[in-house]
Formats: sequence, structure tokens, C-alpha cells
Amino acid sequence: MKIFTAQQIREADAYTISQTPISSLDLMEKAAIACTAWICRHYSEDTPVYIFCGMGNNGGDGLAITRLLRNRGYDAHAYVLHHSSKTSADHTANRQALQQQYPSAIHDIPENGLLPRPDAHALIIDAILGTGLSRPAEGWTAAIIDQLNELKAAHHIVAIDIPSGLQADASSLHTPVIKADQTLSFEFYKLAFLLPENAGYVGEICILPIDLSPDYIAQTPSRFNITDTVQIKNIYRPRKPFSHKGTFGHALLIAGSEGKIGAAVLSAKACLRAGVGLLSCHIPKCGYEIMQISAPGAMCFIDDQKDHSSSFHNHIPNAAAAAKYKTIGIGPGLGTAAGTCWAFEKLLDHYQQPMVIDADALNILGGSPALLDKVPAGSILTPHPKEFERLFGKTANDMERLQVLSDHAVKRHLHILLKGRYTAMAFPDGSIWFNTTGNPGMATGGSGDVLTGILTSLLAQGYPPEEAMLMGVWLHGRSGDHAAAECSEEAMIAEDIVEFLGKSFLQLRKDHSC
Ligand SMILES: NC(=O)C1=CN([C@@H]2O[C@H](COP(=O)(O)OP(=O)(O)OC[C@H]3O[C@@H](n4cnc5c(N)ncnc54)[C@H](OP(=O)(O)O)[C@@H]3O)[C@@H](O)[C@H]2O)[C@@H](O)CC1
Ligand SMILES: [K+]
Repeated sequence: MKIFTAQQIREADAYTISQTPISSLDLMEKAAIACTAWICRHYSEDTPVYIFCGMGNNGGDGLAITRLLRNRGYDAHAYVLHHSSKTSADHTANRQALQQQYPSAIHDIPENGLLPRPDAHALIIDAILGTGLSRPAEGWTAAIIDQLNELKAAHHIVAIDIPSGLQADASSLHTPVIKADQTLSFEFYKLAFLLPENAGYVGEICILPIDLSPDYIAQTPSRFNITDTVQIKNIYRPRKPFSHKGTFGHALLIAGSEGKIGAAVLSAKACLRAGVGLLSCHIPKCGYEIMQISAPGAMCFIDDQKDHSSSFHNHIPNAAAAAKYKTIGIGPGLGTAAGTCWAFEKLLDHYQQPMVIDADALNILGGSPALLDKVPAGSILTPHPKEFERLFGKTANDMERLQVLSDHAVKRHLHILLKGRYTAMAFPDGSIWFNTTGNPGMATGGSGDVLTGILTSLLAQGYPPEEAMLMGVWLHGRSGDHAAAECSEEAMIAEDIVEFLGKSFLQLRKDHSC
């Protein structure tokens, strides 16, 4: 699914109106009908509804929703905030329609006027500012936003299209923004919804289709996108009947140190469960029995060292030897001992195929920019926000961080995924994809190690890095969702993500039964 900028959304709107029989007022009606249906599904008819409307089309939506809720028997009132002297045509048309049917439902609040005090249990609808926000809210508008946010403790706030004050395509850090419990947005996610810094504003998101022109959507390029199940199904390659284990690649996993062998085990189990043909693990001596017992499907190389690894580079003594392993996954629980750093550098001297780099291997790269330059093109890096900061430095806000993420992916020809609620995946072509599977139950130790195992497995099976990244992150999140559904977000642990990988793969299969 494409994520369009506010400007592109305006163009989609204009294109739809000019190329299809629908008028702009009809489009607003469609949007209002979809919002009203959602509200009626979630709030009973005896809920008083306070709809705060701005002077543009977002306010027009609010006025139309007021009328439609009244038609359904709700005690809905529109409070029109005169924050601007300009009124949009569709706002005016909807004001007239409401005035005609329900004149007592309209309440004008002049600039610097006071807001009403909502009844207990009233629902608040924020239809003040939408994608037409042209500057951060200030003065009276900012004061209104602050006042409505103070009501949040006692009232639910539902934002129409986007919480007022939130910029769709730029950072809104340190500016006044409505803190909605729910955002009902039209047709597309806005980029701002996917940034962690806006989590407190957007609340739950529901995307309501309003039939904007499919032609415009198909022909308009978008740098930002969201993965979906259909796309992952198209990436997924079912196994052919005459396959053997050699068909699905041999991966080398370099992981674990004393006290962190569990990370290596989780990663190995995930790699096996995600379908790798053969897996060899390089671990320090202290992890041998643990790994052999926990993951009997994996072969083990034992390092000379007891508590950390420092000789794994010996598997790739020259460039020709690199062919033995289709890919290498390195990092989970690895530690950053001097010998480990040294061996990692030596490994990068000869291994030039795309690999998966995670956790301590990222921390080693963060301490050595020269080493970062040696990472093979096409590799997948999997930092969480702290690791990202160690690698690429601090940024002022999430939008800037997204740009830095993309810049490094382009400059270094890497695939870099920044883990989060909506993991952001940056590609060497400058595009960024967001993943929406997953849940807060996955914020648990070992979850990242599982992802490394899955990605390593998919690379070993011959999925190109870009497909491995999209599919691996989707599978990881979907398996976490299955785990949470089965045993709750609280009780689920990283092993459960591995256990449910099978169920996620089954979802990708097309049914060819006769
Ligand atoms: N996409 C679609 O297909 C559809 C979109 N639809 C809806 O249209 C919405 C976009 O509407 P829009 O373009 O009229 O802009 P909108 O957000 O109402 O704001 C404009 C007003 O705000 C003002 N203003 C701006 N910044 C301000 C500030 N900081 N502080 C104070 N004032 C500020 C600005 O005035 P000015 O800047 O001139 O002072 C103007 O008065 C969209 O979000 C969705 O809800 C649906 O109806 C159906 C289909
Ligand atoms: K709004």
C-alpha cells in the first residue's frame, strides 16, 4: 500500500473529482458516511457527541458527520471554531445542509471564544485541522488543542483524517497536536502515523476507503509504502516436489557468548524453522552442549575460546571459500570482545555476499566506521533505535532519523531495517517500506534474535535481500501475532514466535488442491 504525501492526497482528490462522475461534495459525503458508520458501530445512540470543526474541509467532514449522526438519532453538536477567515466551499455547503435540517446543532465559537464543557461520557470528535495544515498550530488554535487534550482523561477523542496539528509529512515534535484515542483516516496511512514520536497523538488507526481513483494511485510513485499480505504471498516461493536440503542453502550463524548462548539458540531455531537447508553455528566452547541439545538440526563449530568467539573468520580463509555458505548471520549475543571484533574484520575481508548483521555485530560496526565500509553490498542490517544511534548518530526527530536511515541504505547499497512498532525498511533505491504485523508482546528478550534467524534463513534459500527483508519482517510480526492470540501479549516469549512460524507460512500458501 502506498503512503502518499498531503500534496499527493490533494492531487488524488482532485484527480478523482475530475476523472470520475463524483463531485468533491459527494466525496466528502462518502468520507462522512464512512466515519459515521464507524462511530455508530463503536458508540451507542445515547452518547452525546461534541464535534469540533475547523474552517476547511476537515471541518466540512465534521459538519457532515454531525448531520448524519443526527439522522441516526444521536445528540450531536458541531462547534465551529473560527480560526481562519477563509471557509472552504464544501465546508459552507455542509454548514448550510446542517443548518437546514438541524439549526440547533450548530454553535459558532469566535476567535478567542471559550469551548463548551462536554457532558460526562461525551465523545469528542476532532475535525479542526486535516491535511490542509499549513503551519504549526499556535495562539488560539494551540490553546484549543491543549484544552481538548486536557479532556482526554474523561473523554474519548476520535480524530477525523489526522489529529489536528499533526503534520502528515514532517516532524511535529514540540508543536501542539490533538492526542486522539482513535484516528479515522481516508484511503491512506499518513507517514506521520508510523513514527514512534507520534504514537501518543494517533491512537488506534482505522483506514476508511472512500474510492479515490485507482488510476491515480497506480500511476503515482511513492517513496513510502506499507507491506501487505498479498505482496508477501507474491514473494513467497512454494517448495518444488523434487527439492532436497541442498536446494535451500547452507547458512552460517555466528552468535553467542558466555551468558548469551540463548540468543544463538533462538536465532538457530528460527533459522531452521524458517526453512534453511543446512545450518552451521559457530559458538564459543561454553555453548556447545546447549546448542546441540536445543537445536539438534544445526551443526556446530566450536571456537578456540571458552566464553566468546574469535576464530570464525577461519571458515572463510579466502574469497573462494565464501561460496560454501550462501549467507552468514552474525551478531545475536556475540559480545564485543577484542578478539571478536578482530575476527569480524577478517571475515569481512573475504566474505562479500549479502549477510545479516544484528546486535553486537552492529555495535562493533558502530565503533568502527572503516569496518562499516567493508560490509558487503546488499546485506541486511537490523538495528533497534539504540543500535541505530550508535551506528549512524543521534537525530533531532523521527523524520530526520528516517532520512538518515535512507541515506545510508542508498550510499552503502544496504538494506537497513529500523525495528519498532512499524519497522521501517530502507532500500538501496531510496524507498522505505513499513511493516504493520506484530504487537507489543514482541517487545521481549530474544525477539530480535529470532528475526535474525528468519532473515538468514530466507537469504540462504535464495530470496533476494529486498524480498527476504520484506517477507522476514512480515513473518516475524505475523508469528508474534499468532503467539499473542494463543497465549497473550504478556505471556508470549521469543520461542513462541519461532513456534508459530509454521502457521504464518501456511497463510502464504495458495490452495492448489483439486
Ligand atoms: N483527501 C481527500 O480525498 C478528502 C479529504 N477530505 C478532508 O479534507 C481535509 C483537507 O481539507 P483542506 O485542504 O480544506 O484543509 P484543512 O485541513 O481542513 O485545513 C485548512 C484550514 O485550516 C487553516 N489552517 C491551516 N493551518 C492552520 C494552523 N496552523 N492554524 C490555524 N488554521 C490553520 C486554513 O486556513 P489558513 O491557512 O488559510 O489560515 C484553512 O482554513 C482532509 O484532512 C479531510 O478531512 C474529505 O472531505 C474527503 C476527501
Ligand atoms: K482532524
